[in-house]
Amino acid sequence: MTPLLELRSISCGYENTVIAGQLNMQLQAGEIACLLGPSGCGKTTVLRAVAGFNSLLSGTIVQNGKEISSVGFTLPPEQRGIGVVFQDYALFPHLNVFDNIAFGLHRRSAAEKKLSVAEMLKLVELPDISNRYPHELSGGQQQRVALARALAPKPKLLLMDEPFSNLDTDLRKQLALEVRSILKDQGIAAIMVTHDQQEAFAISDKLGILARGTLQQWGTPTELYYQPVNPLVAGFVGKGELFDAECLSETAVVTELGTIEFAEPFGGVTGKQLSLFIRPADIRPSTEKGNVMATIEQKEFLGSSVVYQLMLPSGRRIESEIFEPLMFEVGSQVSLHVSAHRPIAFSG
Ligand SMILES: Nc1ncnc2c1ncn2[C@@H]1O[C@H](COP(=O)(O)OP(=O)(O)OP(=O)(O)O)[C@@H](O)[C@H]1O
Repeated sequence: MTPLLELRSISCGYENTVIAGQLNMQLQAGEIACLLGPSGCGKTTVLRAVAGFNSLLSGTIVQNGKEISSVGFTLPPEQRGIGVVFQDYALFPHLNVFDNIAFGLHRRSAAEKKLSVAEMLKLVELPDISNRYPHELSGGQQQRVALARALAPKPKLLLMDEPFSNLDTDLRKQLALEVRSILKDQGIAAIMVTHDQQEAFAISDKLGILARGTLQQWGTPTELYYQPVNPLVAGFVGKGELFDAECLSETAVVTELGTIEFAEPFGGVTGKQLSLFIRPADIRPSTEKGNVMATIEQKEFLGSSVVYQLMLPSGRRIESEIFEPLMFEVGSQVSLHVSAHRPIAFSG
């Protein structure tokens, strides 16, 4: 199937300075993707290149099999049929909600505009506000109107740059899920830039980690979480720490946390050194006998889980998170058990 959007080894940046290089990815029709990465890594720059606001330094961008950007050629944004909800694309303050949403519908008749604006306001669940001005709306309502404005021309692809960044956590989450269901209902593909890993997991079919000047990995959220290609990706999609390990067999390693037996071979070769990425939820403190002891230094009750700060005999501090009301007191000695399904191992 021809992808809706393809980035083929693109590099983008400003005045010949590459900010993000050698990016490759494909987005199918109707798929929702998130770009996640540290501040300043170039997420907005990549999105602007896809929208057609910035030109490419190398590579090509292909939309439905047709080249829309290459070195020396940038199809203008208005000819791409791509919707954008960018931070610097705020609502026009002097236009009311109706005119803001109708803005991108210039070639339509007055009757068509009226119908379309009403449909969009119903979609974003704000049916009665078409005469209001942006300053008369809450932050969440403004975000919804911005979304309605971008969706009104019925794009096949929507680009969103931190669309919920000025909302509080609860509203962000709610709006992110609502946007996902609107996009899925309408069959619209999207790429959203976010800082928030949970938001990215909640909304996306595909996830890309942009860091250190390139796209480190592009895949489903579960692929990135369980099969990260490197420790950088592993650490970006959830907490965890690297431990030096030596393979004892095809299914066992020894680490500072003791011997860990895996249910299935994981590609290890006896005697080989590797790094194992272990997440806090896979480390379980216990009063049962175990091969490594640790001291509980701190505990944090989070409601659905408890996070313990543990000190190992070497003096290294690690975290354990358990999802049951199993309470240990600060200062107590516990044994550690590492759950052994899905090892995340890196060689070298
Ligand atoms: N118009 C510009 N001219 C020159 N450099 C720019 C321009 N816009 C952004 N940059 C630089 O490009 C780099 C990437 O910026 P960009 O906004 O793409 O990052 P980002 O990942 O979206 O960051 P954030 O998460 O903080 O929004 C930064 O170092 C920034 O200073």
